[in-house]
Order: sequence, then C-alpha cells, then structure tokens
Amino acid sequence: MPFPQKAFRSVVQAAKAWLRPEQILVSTTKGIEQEGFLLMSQVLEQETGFSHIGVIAGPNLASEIADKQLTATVIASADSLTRTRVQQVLGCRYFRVYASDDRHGVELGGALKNIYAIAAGMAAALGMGENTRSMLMTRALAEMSRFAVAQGLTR
Ligand SMILES: NC(=O)C1=CN([C@@H]2O[C@H](COP(=O)(O)OP(=O)(O)OC[C@H]3O[C@@H](n4cnc5c(N)ncnc54)[C@H](OP(=O)(O)O)[C@@H]3O)[C@@H](O)[C@H]2O)C=CC1
Ligand SMILES: O=C(CO)COP(=O)(O)O
Repeated sequence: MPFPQKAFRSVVQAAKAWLRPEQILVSTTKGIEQEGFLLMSQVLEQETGFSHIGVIAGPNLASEIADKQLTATVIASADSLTRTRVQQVLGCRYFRVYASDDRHGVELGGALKNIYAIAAGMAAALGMGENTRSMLMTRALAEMSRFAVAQGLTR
C-alpha cells in the first residue's frame, strides 16, 4: 500500500470490497493521521480487521531499487507469516529484507525521520556544512528516541 498519507484511509476504504482476510497487507506509507494520531498500519487494522498486517521501511528510494543498487529494508510485523512471506517474495541478490516484530517502532521511526530529512535538505540548500548536518542527525536521533518513549515504546 504505497500512497501519500492523506489518501491512505480513503484508498483502503475504496479497496476494502476486494480484500480478503487471508491476504497480507503491507504499508510503505510514511505519516501519522492528524485525527487520532494513528500510524498507517493501525488504519489498515481499523479498516479491515485483518491479522496479516505489516510495514516496510528503508532506507529505500524507489528509483535506486529500480536501478538494482544494493539496498536493505525491514519488514516489521507481529505476525510471523507476514514477516516470512515478505522476506521470501521481495528478497533477492540486491535487495536484502530484514525482519522485525517491532511494527510500531519501525513505523514511527519511518514517519518521524522524514521531518528531519526535510530539515537536512533545507540546511544543504542554505549551504550549511557537515557540522550542521551531523548536529541535525545527532539531535534528530535523540529527539526521536524521546518521542518514542513518550509514546510508550521501550526499544
Ligand atoms: N518514493 C519512494 O522512494 C518511497 C516512498 N515511500 C513512502 O510512500 C508513500 C507514497 O510515496 P510515493 O509513492 O513516492 O508517492 P506518489 O506521490 O508517487 O503516490 C503514489 C501513488 O498514490 C496515488 N495517489 C496519490 N494521491 C492519491 C489520492 N488522493 N487518492 C488516491 N490515490 C492517490 C497515485 O496514483 P495515481 O498516479 O494513479 O494518481 C500515485 O501513483 C509516502 O508516504 C512515502 O514517504 C516509502 C519508501 C520509498
Ligand atoms: O519516505 C521515503 C521517501 O519518500 C523513503 O522512506 P524509507 O527510506 O524509510 O523507506
């Protein structure tokens, strides 16, 4: 399910009639729903009630994967069938798929890091140097950790 966050729920609602509970639903979408502060896998759960739900997060830029550049990703799900099937189906010589059971942590990290990615882009455009970029990344990691703890995550 790779849609911009704002369209995510409406696309799932529109697709619902064609989905079956035995199917595996995986979100690649980064973002947090404004109303209710839900992550996209939680929207999938809420809308479908299915049990095979996971998220994929990179560093994964689609164009580089299409160029077959060496890339690693993670499939995160509490459901072992989802983890194993996605590893089998997507893994190949240039695309290594790691598995994690920490769906919430992986998804929250994926959503939050794009905020700092925008800040890093702005810093580069303003001609700021490596010190600034390193400071941004270091402080981003600290802030994301504090945010995750405040959300009740422990690792
Ligand atoms: N691009 C990348 O490399 C990666 C992106 N992501 C994440 O995936 C998500 C989507 O990104 P990306 O694929 O680049 O985004 P795009 O803007 O390319 O959107 C993907 C597709 O979503 C459909 N879409 C867009 N708006 C709507 C809408 N309002 N209603 C229904 N369908 C819509 C479009 O279909 P149509 O063309 O038919 O309009 C489009 O092809 C983001 O959260 C991003 O962070 C994650 C990993 C990598
Ligand atoms: O959000 C992204 C590009 O829009 C890429 O996200 P990941 O690299 O975490 O998959």
